[in-house]
Amino acid sequence: MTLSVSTRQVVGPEDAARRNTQGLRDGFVIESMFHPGRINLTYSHLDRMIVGGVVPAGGTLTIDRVAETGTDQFLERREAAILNIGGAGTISVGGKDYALGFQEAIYVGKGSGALSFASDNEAEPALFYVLSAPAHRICPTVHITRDMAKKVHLGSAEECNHRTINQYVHPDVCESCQLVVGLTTFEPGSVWNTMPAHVHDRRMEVYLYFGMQEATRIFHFMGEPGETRHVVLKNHEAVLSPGWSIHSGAGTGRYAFIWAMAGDNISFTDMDKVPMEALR
Ligand SMILES: O=C(O)C(=O)C[C@H](O)C(=O)CO
Ligand SMILES: [Zn+2]
Repeated sequence: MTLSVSTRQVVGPEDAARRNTQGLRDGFVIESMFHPGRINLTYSHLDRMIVGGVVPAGGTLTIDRVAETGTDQFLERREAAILNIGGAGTISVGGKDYALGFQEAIYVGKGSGALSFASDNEAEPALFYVLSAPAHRICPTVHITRDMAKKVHLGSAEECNHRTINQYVHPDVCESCQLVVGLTTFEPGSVWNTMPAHVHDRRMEVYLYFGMQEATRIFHFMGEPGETRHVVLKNHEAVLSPGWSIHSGAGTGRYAFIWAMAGDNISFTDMDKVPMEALR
């Protein structure tokens, strides 16, 4: 079998506050999703977001049926966004090919059929990061280049958080039902993401950290604002964020991250800012 799926049940704030490091990692961190020749998916019960890695090597990989969704086809009642953070590759959606370079993405509408993944050069394989949420209508499939992403510049060098939020799946770029997805990059020397922090009880979020050196670590902060905890993450690790949790991190070196949300609305700006005084 080239496809494996693990399931993450929902963890509430009181439970999270009592967990030790391993308990927090078991509930929220997705450690190892990119393996050559494999499709590794995690089915999170947070808004039923599916998160995973596909690394085509030794031939094409296909996602057609995923038993956990209880449907004949994976995308029968779901939409997906897929970003490539590796070498060049191709995704075939319902028989149509889309060539995806580094940091290019595709939004795939509900009911689009099987997804097939290939690397142009298996010595430098594509690393496809897959996100999928339930969808109630069909939106057109769109190839999204980095230029097409809507740019939001935030922070400053003085606050060590000077960064650009590239909004790939966003109402100003392409239609979607639940998914809102983007990629945040940093100016040299800036290490803090999403600080000042926020929460959005209407939507869950998941971060995938990438573009890091082997020894670089992210200190990722989570938890209710008054009960923060941290997990230490390395390259290609993801962390789930329930609506009640902040999601903010500082890196010991260069990094970028992909954030993705699903839930009750697709308004990026619908967030509740957390005053610094509220953080404990
Ligand atoms: O650096 C940031 O700030 C982010 O990228 C924040 C995410 O986009 C986010 O949390 C959206 O709700
Ligand atoms: Zn957020």
